[in-house]
Amino acid sequence: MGSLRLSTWAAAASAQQGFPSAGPAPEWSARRRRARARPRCAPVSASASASLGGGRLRTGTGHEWLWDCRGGLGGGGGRDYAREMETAVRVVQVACTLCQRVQDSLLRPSADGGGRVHAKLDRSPVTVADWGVQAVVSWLLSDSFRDENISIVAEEDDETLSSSDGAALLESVVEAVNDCLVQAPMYGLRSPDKQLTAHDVIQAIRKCSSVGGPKGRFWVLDPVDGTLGFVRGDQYAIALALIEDGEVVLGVLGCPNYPMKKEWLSYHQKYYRLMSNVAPPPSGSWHKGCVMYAQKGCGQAWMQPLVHDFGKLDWHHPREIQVSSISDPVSATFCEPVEKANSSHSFTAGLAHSVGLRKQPLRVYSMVKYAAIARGDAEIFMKFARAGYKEKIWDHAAGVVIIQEAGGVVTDAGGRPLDFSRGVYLEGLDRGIIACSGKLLHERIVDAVDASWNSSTL
Ligand SMILES: Nc1ncnc2c1ncn2[C@@H]1O[C@H](COP(=O)(O)OS(=O)(=O)O)[C@@H](OP(=O)(O)O)[C@H]1O
Ligand SMILES: [Mg+2]
Repeated sequence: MGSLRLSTWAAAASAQQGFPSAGPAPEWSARRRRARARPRCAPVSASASASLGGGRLRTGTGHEWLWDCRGGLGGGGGRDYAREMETAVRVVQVACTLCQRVQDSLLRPSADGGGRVHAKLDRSPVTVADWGVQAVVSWLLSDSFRDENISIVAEEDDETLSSSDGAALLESVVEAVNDCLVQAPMYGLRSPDKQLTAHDVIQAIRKCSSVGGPKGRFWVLDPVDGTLGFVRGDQYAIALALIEDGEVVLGVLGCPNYPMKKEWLSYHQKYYRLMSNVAPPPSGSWHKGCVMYAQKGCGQAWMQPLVHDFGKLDWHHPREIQVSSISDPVSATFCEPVEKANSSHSFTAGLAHSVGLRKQPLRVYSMVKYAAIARGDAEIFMKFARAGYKEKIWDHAAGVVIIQEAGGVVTDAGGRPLDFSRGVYLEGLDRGIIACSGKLLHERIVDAVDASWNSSTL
């Protein structure tokens, strides 16, 4: 089967560039009607928020929290995560700006590329954006939750930066972090009183060294998920989740190159190709990207546009997202990683054939695959890594809760929920990961895996 790749640079134009208006498409209207029938969770207006919860004023740090989910069940336990959710969305929005700048500079041959691309111990790429986002998220979360001793799980590596060879690189990271944090107030967050020093940045990165586990509360961060996509100017995601006692209670996915509407992707791609021949995209000036978020047990998931430059966070008009209603394999689309090394394309092609999937796979970098399922742009996501590879929690936590709350199903290939309670790895994962828009498709894929596993080379 051939592959269809999501946009290289889903670079967008604004409404002035002749985009369709952002008003709800018919399918959105239908979804909104369904959502109104079960109003359990919603961003609320600032004025309404004051009278919620039996007179409970939504005040955090002298701030009215606009996010409200009182109906949370399960791991959410009906707890109020307004403060955490709203902070996490704002933090991810800020982090996206850093990534966009670094990606722009990586793609511009004339720029210094922010120190360009380096190699992690496993030889996968890492850039200023990975360290920069870790420092920014760590600083902003620590500042926003000063009353708690927060823990963050991320692939922390400050060795390269701290080494004698890393001085220039560290300088680029510090500059990127300070340039980014100075904008935090635009997103309703505090910025540091004075610029962070190299030492402060290293300390912030080192804070991301929690190892998770079954008890307590920790944040899980993938600063730049889909690094290959990122360095290639393609899709990537910034993923932040909160885990409590082993359960993912909220997840936020920033997808800077994934536009609010699927149809915009091809338009963006053409537009970008055309424009990039004429002039490189000025940083942050193109309307593109979205942020998705959900709280466990709310039964709803949301999306808002990525804010650029002097735009404003729009808490009052987020869009509810829902998984696709397609259950016929003939019309269903499946997503998988771009790289064969990360997931066996031949095994999934066999599964697709046996289940009756007819469409070309959508090969997309990063957790944008989770975003695509949650939002109904595709129906199935499958990942079957080579034997011995252990999936890490930061590559899945945020995406899983968003798909589940948007109405989808995510399990391992044995049909069991992913276990986020056993440290940085998804220990005990059975063969691979299967995320679907509905139970029917999910059961079919799980059965097909059972039927073909023994004859596979995995
Ligand atoms: N060998 C192997 N097998 C499976 N998975 C691996 C492997 N190596 C790395 N990783 C992890 O996969 C993350 C990237 O997944 P993607 O779905 O984005 O893959 S792809 O780039 O589209 O091929 C990638 O996340 P990032 O490092 O954040 O990009 C890794 O955590
Ligand atoms: Mg990752």
